[in-house]
Amino acid sequence: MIVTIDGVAASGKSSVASGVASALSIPYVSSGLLYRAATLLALEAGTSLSDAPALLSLLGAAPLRLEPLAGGNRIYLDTPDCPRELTADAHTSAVDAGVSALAQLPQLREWVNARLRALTPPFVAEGRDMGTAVFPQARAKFFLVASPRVRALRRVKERVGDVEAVEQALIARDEQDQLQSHPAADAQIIDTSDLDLAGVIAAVMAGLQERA
Ligand SMILES: Nc1ncnc2c1ncn2[C@@H]1O[C@H](COP(=O)(O)OP(=O)(O)OP(=O)(O)O)[C@@H](O)[C@H]1O
Ligand SMILES: Nc1ccn([C@@H]2O[C@H](COP(=O)(O)O)[C@@H](O)[C@H]2O)c(=O)n1
Repeated sequence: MIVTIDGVAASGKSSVASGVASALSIPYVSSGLLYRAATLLALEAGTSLSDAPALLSLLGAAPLRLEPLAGGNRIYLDTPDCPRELTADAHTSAVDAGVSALAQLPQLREWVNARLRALTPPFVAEGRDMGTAVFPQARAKFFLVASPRVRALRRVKERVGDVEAVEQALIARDEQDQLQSHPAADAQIIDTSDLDLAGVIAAVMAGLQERA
């Protein structure tokens, strides 16, 4: 079984996917973390975020390992002499600012999608295009939306920042991501603006029951 939870930036995908995965006692997979890790490594190496061959060469030499833990995905660079966890460094404003450029490259999308499709179900997969491009066969599909202001207010609770600036950055990232951020025709769209986290998880669980 595969459940997909897609949505716009900071709509609650990871938190909801984690809660749903825990309720189902299955892992969840954060596709965004793979894009973020690739972006982080590129930024650190000084590799252009629009140079697909250079990026694939960099990633080909990087022993990345994604741990799809229900409590929160973590990603590691298993360099023999210097293993390193990348999760926290992948969630910075610098990576936020660059990731969409890398994610626009078809070769990088295929690099991510191949890793996702190699996973063995059951799992919850969260991102932008899990229910459309990556797992169209998924048993249940959800797409989260929320107003930019609500998303910005949530984001500044976890990462210090100016709400106005964060809101504008989220709107900009939505714009850059729009090509891959459309709900599948059979996805249930959930506006999380006026729901707390438990309420969104309950709505997804109810949606799963309806599809049982
Ligand atoms: N319905 C909700 N009510 C209140 N807070 C929420 C809700 N959903 C998520 N949050 C909180 O908002 C913040 C962003 O959520 P989360 O990281 O899950 O979003 P995301 O869509 O995965 O973000 P990104 O696209 O940047 O990866 C987190 O602190 C999370 O706990
Ligand atoms: N399926 C996906 C997932 C992510 N992206 C790109 O990665 C960025 C970070 O994703 P988060 O879910 O961690 O915010 C996102 O802004 C997209 O640029 C994607 O293209 N497809």
